Amino acid sequence: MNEVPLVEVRDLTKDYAEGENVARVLKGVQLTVAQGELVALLGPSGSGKSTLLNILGTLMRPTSGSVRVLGQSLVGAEDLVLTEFRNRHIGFVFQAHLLLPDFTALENVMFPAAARHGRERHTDRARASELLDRVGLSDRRDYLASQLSGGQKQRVAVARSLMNAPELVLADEPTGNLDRESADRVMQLLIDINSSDGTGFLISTHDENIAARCQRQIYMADGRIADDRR
Ligand SMILES: Nc1ncnc2c1ncn2[C@@H]1O[C@H](COP(=O)(O)OP(=O)(O)OP(=O)(O)O)[C@@H](O)[C@H]1O
Repeated sequence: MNEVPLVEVRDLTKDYAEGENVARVLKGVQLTVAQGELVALLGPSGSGKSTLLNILGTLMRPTSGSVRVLGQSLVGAEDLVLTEFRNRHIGFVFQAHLLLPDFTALENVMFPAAARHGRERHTDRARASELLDRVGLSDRRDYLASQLSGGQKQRVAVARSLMNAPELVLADEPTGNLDRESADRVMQLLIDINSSDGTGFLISTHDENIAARCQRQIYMADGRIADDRR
């Protein structure tokens, strides 16, 4: 079977302006991820993990190289095309959950669907409810996000990332702010979703325990991929 890769990155570089100088933080990244893979992204602070995730998430443009997600080139595409592509195919979980504090858990989960379609559809509530059930938070559906614990907020963020049934979820240190027990629970959730739905995950982490539970571990160092283990 010749399935289009989930992620295909060639010769990727990224420069940031630093005053009058330019700092190259990605120095030629090569990476292929198949659909449905569960991948951990490791490496020291500043090695470029977040930059790579932001580029894959169409939140930032590369300086040079080619980047494709599900065959769609992220280089040179117009902003509107990228926004639509992102809303449809990519989910995000950040270290800081970024929930809207004055909206309920359910409303937060529904948000990506409204962003994608420009309005609420009659099926959205049922889908968001089902996702909250999956992350074990049915009983917190109508709580404001500000009334949830850190671990609960991150589980809501996981449910939200799945709202539009993306093929790829990018998770930037999703367990970074959680205690061991909550971190393990969130990670188990990602593993379960990966195996039941075939959603592909790229998870940046400093936590070797979390990384060991992924199928594949990619190590970044100084803007390059230094090791790739399965
Ligand atoms: N917007 C920016 N402008 C300038 N430099 C930046 C910007 N964002 C990141 N950098 C620099 O790029 C380098 C890589 O940062 P990045 O956040 O990708 O690393 P990381 O591996 O995710 O680190 P951490 O594990 O600490 O999150 C760092 O040296 C950082 O200071």
